[in-house]
Amino acid sequence: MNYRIALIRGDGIGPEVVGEAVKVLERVGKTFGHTYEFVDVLLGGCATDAVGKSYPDGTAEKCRACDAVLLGAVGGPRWGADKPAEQRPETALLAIRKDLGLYANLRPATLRPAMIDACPLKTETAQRGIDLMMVRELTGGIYFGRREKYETDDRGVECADRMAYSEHEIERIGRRAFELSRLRRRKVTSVDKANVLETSRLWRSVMHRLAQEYPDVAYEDFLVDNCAMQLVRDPGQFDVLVTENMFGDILSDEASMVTGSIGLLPSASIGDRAPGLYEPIHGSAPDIAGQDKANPIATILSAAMMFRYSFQRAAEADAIEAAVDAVLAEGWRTADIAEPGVTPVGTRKMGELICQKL
Ligand SMILES: NC(=O)c1ccc[n+]([C@@H]2O[C@H](COP(=O)([O-])OP(=O)(O)OC[C@H]3O[C@@H](n4cnc5c(N)ncnc54)[C@H](O)[C@@H]3O)[C@@H](O)[C@H]2O)c1
Ligand SMILES: CC(C)[C@H](C(=O)O)[C@@H](O)C(=O)O
Ligand SMILES: [Mg+2]
Repeated sequence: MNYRIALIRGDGIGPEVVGEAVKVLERVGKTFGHTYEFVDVLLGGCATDAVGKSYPDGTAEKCRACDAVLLGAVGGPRWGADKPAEQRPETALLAIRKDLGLYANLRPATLRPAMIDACPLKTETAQRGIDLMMVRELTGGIYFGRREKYETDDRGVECADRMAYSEHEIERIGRRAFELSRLRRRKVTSVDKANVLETSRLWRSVMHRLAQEYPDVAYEDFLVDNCAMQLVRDPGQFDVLVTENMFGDILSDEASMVTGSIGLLPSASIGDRAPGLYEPIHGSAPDIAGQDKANPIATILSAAMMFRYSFQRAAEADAIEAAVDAVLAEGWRTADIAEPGVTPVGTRKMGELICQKL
């Protein structure tokens, strides 16, 4: 096949990790007989620098003309909160997700066999294994609600961020979670704050209705604070976790660390039509950018998810995942996952090692 892939390299370590994922894609192409047309798309702080806007006109159209999008990361201190919204990289990330209709963000947190020692949890908890899929709602909630900033008579400046969810938005992400669980261990945990938030009470009632339609799937509700605790106490209990946008953002970073490092976790953002967008869950890591220190595995595994979810090519996805596991099993580590006494390899070397296994 020939695949047209939009590359949003972005800021900070984004270009470094995307570079390694592209090498892996090329290698998989040779092995499995695929070719690619890569289309570079400017988005994020680099776009602000180049054209004055983090989300240049025509960005969504360029992506829609491709089969899938691979994104590194955007953001950095140079384009911080003091900048106008249209220059902030994060504004662009939210806009591309919304414009492409990518309401379902799949964030698998898997403790890879070679990484059991890197798990910061108790040995017996790590040995039980961690293999969960966070299904995060991505185009609604507080991320997209009205923002207000105003002066009050008695309390000075006040700000408000509105959080809203419709039944429709909840139902479509809920269905994704239940359907996905049928390909896994048939258990869905819905995470909310129904003891406080109206949006969560609606969330819970829609999930309960859906649960009736999937009697073969075990269903439970967790409050988000309890879930955060359970992810550290016993993450092995979870199969599919489904939650709203901001809870999913926070819980997925937590889940990444219990599996070893944020540098390991990929994600797929999908909607009802192509293209899907694939990106590591980490950010642009300004503290290590440009130093060949970033772990490229999260982005490489995101390319594997691209094969699985956008191209329906499980063999290629399995091959990439197996190559990552083989390199880790040989003891190769980037700095974020190196135990004391282990000399880490750089971003490029890790990419090369993974290519050699393909
Ligand atoms: N999807 C995205 O583009 C995305 C996601 C998260 C944060 N961000 C942005 O990134 C910028 C930095 O955010 P932050 O520092 O809070 O989060 P971050 O994820 O960039 O970094 C957090 C910590 O994890 C480390 N880290 C992250 N990725 C790594 C990797 N691949 N290998 C090794 N170490 C890694 C960093 O060095 C840092 O110490 C902000 O502007 C933020 O808005 C973007
Ligand atoms: C950069 C930011 C807008 C983004 C989010 O909160 O969705 C990031 O943290 C993520 O997890 O993809
Ligand atoms: Mg995040």
